[in-house]
Amino acid sequence: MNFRSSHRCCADCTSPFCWRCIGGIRGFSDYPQCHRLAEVFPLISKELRRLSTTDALTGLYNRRHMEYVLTTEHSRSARTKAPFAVLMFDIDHFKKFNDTYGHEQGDRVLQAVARTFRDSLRKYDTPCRYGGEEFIGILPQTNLDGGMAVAERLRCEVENLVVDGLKVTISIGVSAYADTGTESVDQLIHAADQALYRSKAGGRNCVTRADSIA
Ligand SMILES: Nc1nc2c(ncn2[C@@H]2O[C@H](COP(=O)(O)OP(=O)(O)OP(=O)(O)O)[C@@H](O)[C@H]2O)c(=O)[nH]1
Repeated sequence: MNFRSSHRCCADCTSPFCWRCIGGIRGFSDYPQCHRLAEVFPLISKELRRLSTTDALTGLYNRRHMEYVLTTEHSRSARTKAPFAVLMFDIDHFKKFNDTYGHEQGDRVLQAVARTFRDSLRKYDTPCRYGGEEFIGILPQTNLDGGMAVAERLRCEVENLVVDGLKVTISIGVSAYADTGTESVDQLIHAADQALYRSKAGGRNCVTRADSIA
């Protein structure tokens, strides 16, 4: 364990794991020179966890974390029989924001919608970016009616959103464990996706519940 044992960054340093030895890491450059790695390690560990679970553009949870939470909630609900809801939404005609105003404007729209999404959920819900302009919310202890209420509130909030003078709307599909045909995680996602598709086909800027689809 004698890591660069000859190194001493200052007279007080006795640690073989001196912070100065490892040369610094971006974002931690202000950290005092003579702190032991053990003190910095929790900060690095926390930052690595944040980076591996969040989407860089929106700050929402990423798809990997979404899959972890879905599996966890599914196991919990299978055991306790408590419901949980999944809402999936997609920004309407998003391509036009990119094509008409540029990709950076498209990114700003994504960020604004993501902020509204995160702020509209409870602390123990999980807002995720599923990919592109598709998002998923995982709502523990929530049945289909509860999920519909959250989705409708979110739809209204986004409808009232103005991003750099531009109006935005979203289409949403909602499913819940364990309504008929939604016993597995894949079925839950598929049901929410089908409901979202129905919202698109029905004219957009609306919410569809999975159990309304024949
Ligand atoms: N700016 C930006 N655009 C993205 C990102 N990810 C995906 N897109 C764009 O999102 C657009 C998705 O467009 P479509 O799938 O055709 O759907 P839409 O225009 O939203 O139309 P509907 O969903 O049918 O209402 C494509 O132009 C992608 O290039 C991103 O991170 N940033």
